[in-house]
Amino acid sequence: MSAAAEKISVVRAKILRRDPDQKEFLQAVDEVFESLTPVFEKDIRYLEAFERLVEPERQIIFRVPWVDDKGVQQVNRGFRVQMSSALGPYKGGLRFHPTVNLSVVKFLAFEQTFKNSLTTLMMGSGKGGSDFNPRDRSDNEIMSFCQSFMTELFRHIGSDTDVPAGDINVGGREIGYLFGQYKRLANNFTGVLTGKDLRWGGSLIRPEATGYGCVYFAKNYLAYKGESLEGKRCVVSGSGNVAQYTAEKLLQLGAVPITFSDSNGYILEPNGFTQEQIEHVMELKNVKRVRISEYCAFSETAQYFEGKKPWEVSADLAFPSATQNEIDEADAKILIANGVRGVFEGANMPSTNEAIEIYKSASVMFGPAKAANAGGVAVSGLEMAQNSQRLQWTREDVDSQLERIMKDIFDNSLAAATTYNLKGDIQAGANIAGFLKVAEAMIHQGCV
Ligand SMILES: NC(=O)C1=CN([C@@H]2O[C@H](COP(=O)(O)OP(=O)(O)OC[C@H]3O[C@@H](n4cnc5c(N)ncnc54)[C@H](O)[C@@H]3O)[C@@H](O)[C@H]2O)C=CC1
Ligand SMILES: O=C(O)CCC(=O)C(=O)O
Repeated sequence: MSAAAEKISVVRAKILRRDPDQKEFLQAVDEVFESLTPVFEKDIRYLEAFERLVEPERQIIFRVPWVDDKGVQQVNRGFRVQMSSALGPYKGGLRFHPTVNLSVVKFLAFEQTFKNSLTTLMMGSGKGGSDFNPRDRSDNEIMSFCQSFMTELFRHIGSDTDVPAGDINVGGREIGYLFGQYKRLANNFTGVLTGKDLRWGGSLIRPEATGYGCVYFAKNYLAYKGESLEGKRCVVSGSGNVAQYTAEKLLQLGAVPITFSDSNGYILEPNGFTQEQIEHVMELKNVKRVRISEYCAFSETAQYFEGKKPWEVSADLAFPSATQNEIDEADAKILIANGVRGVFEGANMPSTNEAIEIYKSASVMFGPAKAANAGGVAVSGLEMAQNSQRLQWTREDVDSQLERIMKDIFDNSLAAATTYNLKGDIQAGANIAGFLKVAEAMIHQGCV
């Protein structure tokens, strides 16, 4: 074994040993490590940068006490992992879900590092959240929880320090409550969060950006293969922010979105959702906040499959847009057997590493999350720019910048794959392109 190969294997073992219980984090690191090996072999300083990068700059864990509507005390755990500030202020969303723990927040913050770098904007990376479950909580309880969460978080964030945003179960309502409490504590009206309401500092297109961006990414990938979205039947999982706007943009570009899901099951519109039907899904999920099965009362053609995932439906393309590890090896085999030739990840790490291997062996077009879902944080970066200017750009301006950024991400990932002789492997290319920018900055900035 060469000296470089030996050092690479020592560093890999050290990382895997350090947090053996953090399975999601180790899964994410393992996936990236594999594709960065040729980069480490070229210059060992990149391996040293990576060894530092996997150790978050700061991890904050805090108590979130609050009182529910019955007057009963509740206590949750809050997290903010500030992963890397090599390229700018820490940036990344907040997730409120009972499955949130340090491993989940760390994997999301780690992924965010490469994604934010790929956007070409100057943003570091972070992620946060809580194990709070908002299901069946009143509006007043959500506000109390958000205020308590921000009462601790506010001392760690700032418009030039750390700028959180939304993620699962953190949308416009929660960002409003979090912002209100920040402003009250800091006595400062500043762009400390993104995903704000349009009337007080938000950006046009931010709600749409992750879903629209994922479809723009797919469009670029298909064009590279001499194909288009026209007429392609698409299975979409989830029914939240990312899923909704993925379906809307697919429809606008001539594709046929046919499913939505939640953790209880999926709905199928065999002829594809119309704009009116997508708007009904939005009403059910964003306003009424009910299960996706309720949709069937609205449509005579829809079918609901309890306890099932949409991967069993025959389709051309898949857009997993719910949560991590929602496609395992068996699901990946089913997808391919059902005709799927492209998988574009709207969610973060929705495919297990074994599923990715199956896509690769079947030569499926694969848009990895770090690249394909970067549109959300990219428009967050544009929201920060607008806040600094005290201006609001037009819908057309933001949308065309989003479209250009998604094309650049595809092109840069492909270029990195070509440089490293990886035969159009966009997954490895995205990891390499995202990493190199961060690693160069870390090398320039010294051992910090
Ligand atoms: N909101 C954003 O801008 C971005 C979100 N993402 C990722 O996209 C994914 C979805 O996030 P959002 O749409 O923002 O959240 P959301 O809270 O708006 O929607 C989440 C959806 O996923 C469904 N879901 C959750 N767990 C599930 C499970 N086990 N099986 C099936 N469905 C499940 C929920 O029912 C809900 O419909 C997450 O992985 C998130 O990290 C990635 C980039 C940016
Ligand atoms: O808009 C942001 O800052 C973060 C979005 C996010 O959490 C993600 O890209 O996973």
